[in-house]
Amino acid sequence: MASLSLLSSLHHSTSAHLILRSPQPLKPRAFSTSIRAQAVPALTQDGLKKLAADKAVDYVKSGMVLGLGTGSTAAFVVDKIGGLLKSGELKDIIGIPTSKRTEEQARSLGIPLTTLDDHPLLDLAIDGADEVDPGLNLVKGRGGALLREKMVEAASKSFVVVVDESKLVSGLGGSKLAMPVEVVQFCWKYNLVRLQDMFKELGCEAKLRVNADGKPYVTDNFNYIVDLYFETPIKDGLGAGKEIGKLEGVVEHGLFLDMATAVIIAGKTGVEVKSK
Ligand SMILES: O=C(CO)[C@H](O)[C@H](O)COP(=O)(O)O
Repeated sequence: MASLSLLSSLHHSTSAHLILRSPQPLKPRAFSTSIRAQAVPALTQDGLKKLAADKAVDYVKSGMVLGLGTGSTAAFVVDKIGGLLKSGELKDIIGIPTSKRTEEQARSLGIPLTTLDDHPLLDLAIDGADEVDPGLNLVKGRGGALLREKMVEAASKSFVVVVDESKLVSGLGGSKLAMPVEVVQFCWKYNLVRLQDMFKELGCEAKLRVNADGKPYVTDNFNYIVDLYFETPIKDGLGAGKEIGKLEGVVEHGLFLDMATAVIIAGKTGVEVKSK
């Protein structure tokens, strides 16, 4: 298991981010009691998510500008931050939510909020993920918030990902669950077909995301989502991301490559912090 002290010497390696996000040491404010890798007694999946979330909040310090993720794991993070603000253990936190859902949750907890317009550089973003590969590359966006998540997380000096062990894959797309692509509503079918064709060698099936009533799911940015399902995992994530990004009408994709500073994984044998 990687030691938490590893995080104190973390540096981003992505040159694209260096202009905005200068390397920052990431040191914990506190350690939760269960941070060491002792066995976790029969926790539910939600219990594991909360465990990872609590560990990530150890890295939040008073005065930080914080990216607030979206999804069931990130919701535990937001809850915890709200509680620490209320108790006075944390002060002067200001958050940038990655979705309307998270914005509502943060407001309900009294977490002060701002925007990327007013705070273009964040200290730390914490979010969940749908898949994590051995290189700490991610698939995100099954919760539909990929565009705002990518904008906020790319603008953060550190990005900590919180997952339970079910999210680990040997290659992106390997869970056989959705890899989302946000597309404009205009001629969405045209882009769905182009995306499916692009990955036909990987046995890709593309589907428009729909709500329970069968109507298209609409993102916070008023776009649609085409979900890609792969028979075979993506070998060249960078190449895939570049090719998807070239399609006119594609707004963003759920491949978050070389963005995570650290991934906190809660599993039956304990909590592990992985960093590059
Ligand atoms: O990317 C996301 C939302 O767009 C979520 O972080 C991702 O879907 C994981 O969600 P959960 O913690 O509920 O499993």
